[in-house]
Amino acid sequence: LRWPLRLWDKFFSREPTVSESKMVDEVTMEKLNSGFQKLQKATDCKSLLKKYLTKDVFEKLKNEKTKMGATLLDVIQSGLENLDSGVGIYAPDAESYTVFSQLFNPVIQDYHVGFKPTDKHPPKDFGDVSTLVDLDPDGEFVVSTRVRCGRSLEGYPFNPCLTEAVRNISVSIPAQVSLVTRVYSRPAQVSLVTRVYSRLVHAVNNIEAKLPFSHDGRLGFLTFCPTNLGTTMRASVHIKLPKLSKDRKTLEQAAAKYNLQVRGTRGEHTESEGGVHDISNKRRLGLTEYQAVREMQDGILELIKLERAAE
Ligand SMILES: Nc1ncnc2c1ncn2[C@@H]1O[C@H](COP(=O)(O)OP(=O)(O)OP(=O)(O)O)[C@@H](O)[C@H]1O
Repeated sequence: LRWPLRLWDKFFSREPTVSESKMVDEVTMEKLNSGFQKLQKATDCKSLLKKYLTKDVFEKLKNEKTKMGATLLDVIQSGLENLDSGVGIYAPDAESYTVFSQLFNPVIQDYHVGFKPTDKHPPKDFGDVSTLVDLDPDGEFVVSTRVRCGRSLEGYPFNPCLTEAVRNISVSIPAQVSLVTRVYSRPAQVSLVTRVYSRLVHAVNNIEAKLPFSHDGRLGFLTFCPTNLGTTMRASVHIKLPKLSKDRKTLEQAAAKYNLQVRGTRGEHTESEGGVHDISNKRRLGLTEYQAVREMQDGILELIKLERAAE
């Protein structure tokens, strides 16, 4: 874990605003007020932060603070700096999902396709991995498959409020467990999806037996990013669909029917290279791990059918 924590530290961490006081200090309040005005003026900003941080919600939350000292500024500062963000909010700690729920809940409901504040994430269930099928037995479309999920250490702040103490945590993980599943370039005898997913299941079960992770009765596994809650699982293929992807909008619309999300070859906010797109399940919350990977599998099978039928 040291290496990813250092990377996060390099790019995203800052001096923590944690203070002993339960009051939000004046400097933070000034930054909050000016940040909110900036957001109001940014008429071309399309983030979920902009959509759901109404004046009413802002007024209700601007004085709130979690036990670890996180404020609304910690939640929204990334979205204020990066007005082109799709989401624009991050949780500085587990309690933020409750303390700032008036902002997080509508963002979560919007992103995870209707997961309401009264809904509860189901218990973890990886299902029967052997029931997954080969998406593309002849290797015409799928270039590679990846399944990833995220976990946060219980009891520590999340990325926006990482401190020196957290950075210095070192954990020992058994050598046979890799934190990120390897990508297989072509299917072997068993389904491609099955092999990659099985490795993830094995890794997660091993790591969870060694370390306590942040988990919530309603939201499942917690990470700092509200798009990665519940299963936190993103199962993706790198795929070439030349006819469907003649224009990206058409591909996105076709994918959205199956709750799939389209990204460029190098991930979020990138373009396709050589006609390769990254297509994955969009929902990660409100369904089991098995259902999430099936959502990707079944949707991709439909897209391949559409590609074959296209002129
Ligand atoms: N099916 C795949 N095969 C090979 N590489 C992949 C596949 N899917 C994603 N990747 C690679 O994984 C990297 C990370 O992707 P990206 O940053 O979009 O999302 P992520 O790590 O899943 O996290 P998040 O969704 O939180 O942004 C990129 O370099 C991308 O090319």
